[in-house]
Amino acid sequence: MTAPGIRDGQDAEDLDVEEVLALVKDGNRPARPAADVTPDPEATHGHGHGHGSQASPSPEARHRKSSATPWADARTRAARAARSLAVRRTPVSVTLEDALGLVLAAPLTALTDLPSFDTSAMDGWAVAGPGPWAVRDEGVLAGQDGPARLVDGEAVPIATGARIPPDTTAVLRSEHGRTGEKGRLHPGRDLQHGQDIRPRGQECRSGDQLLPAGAVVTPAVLGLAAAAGYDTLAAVPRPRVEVLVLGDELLTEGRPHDGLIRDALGPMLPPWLRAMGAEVVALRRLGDDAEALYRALTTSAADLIVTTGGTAAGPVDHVHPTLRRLGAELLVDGVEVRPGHPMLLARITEDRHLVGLPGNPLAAVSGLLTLAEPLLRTLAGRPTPEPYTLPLREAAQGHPRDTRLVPVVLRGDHAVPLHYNGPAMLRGIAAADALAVVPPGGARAGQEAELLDLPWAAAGIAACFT
Ligand SMILES: Nc1nc2c(c(=O)[nH]1)N[C@H]1C(S)=C(S)[C@@H](COP(=O)(O)OP(=O)(O)OC[C@H]3O[C@@H](n4cnc5c(N)ncnc54)[C@H](O)[C@@H]3O)O[C@H]1N2
Ligand code: MOO
Repeated sequence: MTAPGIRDGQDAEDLDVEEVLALVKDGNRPARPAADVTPDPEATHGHGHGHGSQASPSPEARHRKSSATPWADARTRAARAARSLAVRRTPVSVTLEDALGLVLAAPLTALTDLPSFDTSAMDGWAVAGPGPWAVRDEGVLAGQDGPARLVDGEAVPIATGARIPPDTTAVLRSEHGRTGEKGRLHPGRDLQHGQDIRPRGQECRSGDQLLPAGAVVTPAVLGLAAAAGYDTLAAVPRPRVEVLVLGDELLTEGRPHDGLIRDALGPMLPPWLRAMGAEVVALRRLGDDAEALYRALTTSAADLIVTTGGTAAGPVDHVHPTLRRLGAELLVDGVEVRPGHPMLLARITEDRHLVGLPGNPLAAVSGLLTLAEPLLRTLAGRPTPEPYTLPLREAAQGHPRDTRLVPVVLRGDHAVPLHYNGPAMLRGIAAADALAVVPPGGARAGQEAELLDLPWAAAGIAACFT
């Protein structure tokens, strides 16, 4: 726990967490006298690079705090921003292979009856009338066309999936028949009329709607579509996303050295965005170059540009000034969430948005799930997931005023908060199954918390990235 007043020289983000711990342990008392606790949470949080508790935020920072959006509203706003665009997107025709994970743009209507002919459900004999039966020599296999008509008292060996000969009354399973004198076939038990015959159209008739528009194409849907006669599907196209990684301090290989650090977001965001249904058209590292950022934003053809870093008010934080220069409309400018509160959402042109993720890696994850996910989900036509909660196995510290997103693992019917959940840390999220939504003030052990699933946790890594 860090006592107020001894914070000079400490990392601003860590102080944030420490302070929150102190507040929670002290029963959510304000950190300092009310006169000092302005409506601007940051004013008490030592944000910025190394300044103390008395430092006043820049005019820009102050402006952003007052406009910060509550966490749940920010998600709604991000989804709404894409809604009018989503209905105007032209469906694409894709092969079944390429359709996995997309959303059907039109109902899946059967192109055939299923089964498309009367089919044997078992290996055995197709029989006509009551037994015993005279057995034909040549059997019927799956894939063969037009078996000859049976007459009463006749049987023919038949395989599962083979066409039923006309006038067959039932199929006798191989384990239920025995061959008697003169090679005649006797039933081992009573046979119902129609037994073990799958009649044509049992599952659907040609023209029946099998799935509505808006259904997500899962592996099972691919199987159904193939069975129903489809080679291609009409689907909502993947939203196109361009990722712009900002920061001169970033290395793309080797170990950190001389004040330089590894870019953790370049490797992380594209596959995460793909798991959210996006097509990542480019990943570009632009350094801290305002002109390069301006050029990138004016020339991009993506539906969504995701930037990382540069969202705050430091000397090389170019995102806000560049958006102003472009005349972009800020739809969300700061969110009441930790980590990640400087995240933003802007409309650059009528059909192009930008999500600005803060540079701290867990703050970037928070922005990804808070703003990019609802926007991409809406553009991709995916359904809104049903919110769900689990009780927390241990208490989770909260921020006094903001929502917190805390990495958790799911154990039995509980969510267990993980350590190493500071804004600059990925150690917790890398081990997590989900993020718990911790309300302002924190959550007790046993309290239900809403969970945001990580796309790979339930489905397995291969299922969501291929
Ligand atoms: N005056 C203020 N200063 C800061 C505020 C504020 O509100 N007012 N907010 C703080 C918070 S909270 C965060 S989060 C950061 C957000 O900063 P930026 O989005 O401008 O990001 P940077 O300053 O560029 O980077 C922050 C931090 O993250 C590291 N980083 C950046 N990119 C990457 C990457 N691709 N991989 C790994 N690490 C990355 C960067 O080196 C910095 O350490 O601002 C606070 N300041
Ligand atoms: O500290 Mo910041 O909360 O990483 O967004």
